[in-house]
Amino acid sequence: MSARVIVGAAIVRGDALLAQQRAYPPEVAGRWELPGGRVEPGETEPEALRRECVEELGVEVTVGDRVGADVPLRANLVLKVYAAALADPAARPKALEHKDLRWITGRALDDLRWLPADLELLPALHELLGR
Ligand SMILES: Nc1nc2c([nH]c(=O)n2[C@H]2C[C@H](O)[C@@H](COP(=O)(O)OP(=O)(O)OP(=O)(O)O)O2)c(=O)[nH]1
Repeated sequence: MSARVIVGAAIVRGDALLAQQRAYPPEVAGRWELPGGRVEPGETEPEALRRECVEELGVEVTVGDRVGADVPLRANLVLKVYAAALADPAARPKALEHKDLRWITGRALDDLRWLPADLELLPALHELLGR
């Protein structure tokens, strides 16, 4: 059986990346991640990302190219990240399901307490931000 997919959105505006802080479950509350979630049956990966960004942030996004390699999460589960942008650059994402949201620039990316899988993506995220 092929692995179930979690998609993550690397939403960039100017020189900043949008990160969000998990509120639950307790084991990972306080850790930072990219917006996203499970791809549901019948959905494409970009469709899942657009749906998750509406659910989690209340904004529409346009989905671009893949960022970094697939990151295995656990048996039969893999994280795939895509570059994304706010469809309306003036829109203000809201933390509808998370504790906090932050636009992060440059080296500050390295200072967040990311989920372990996301740490593997930091080089690719820096490259996406152009530094
Ligand atoms: N969204 C997201 N999930 C991530 C990232 N890194 C990472 O390890 N994960 C893991 C955490 C969770 O085990 C899983 C995604 O869970 P989720 O709770 O966001 O997904 P979902 O909204 O579809 O949740 P569910 O109700 O179906 O469980 O992927 C990331 O950057 N973004």
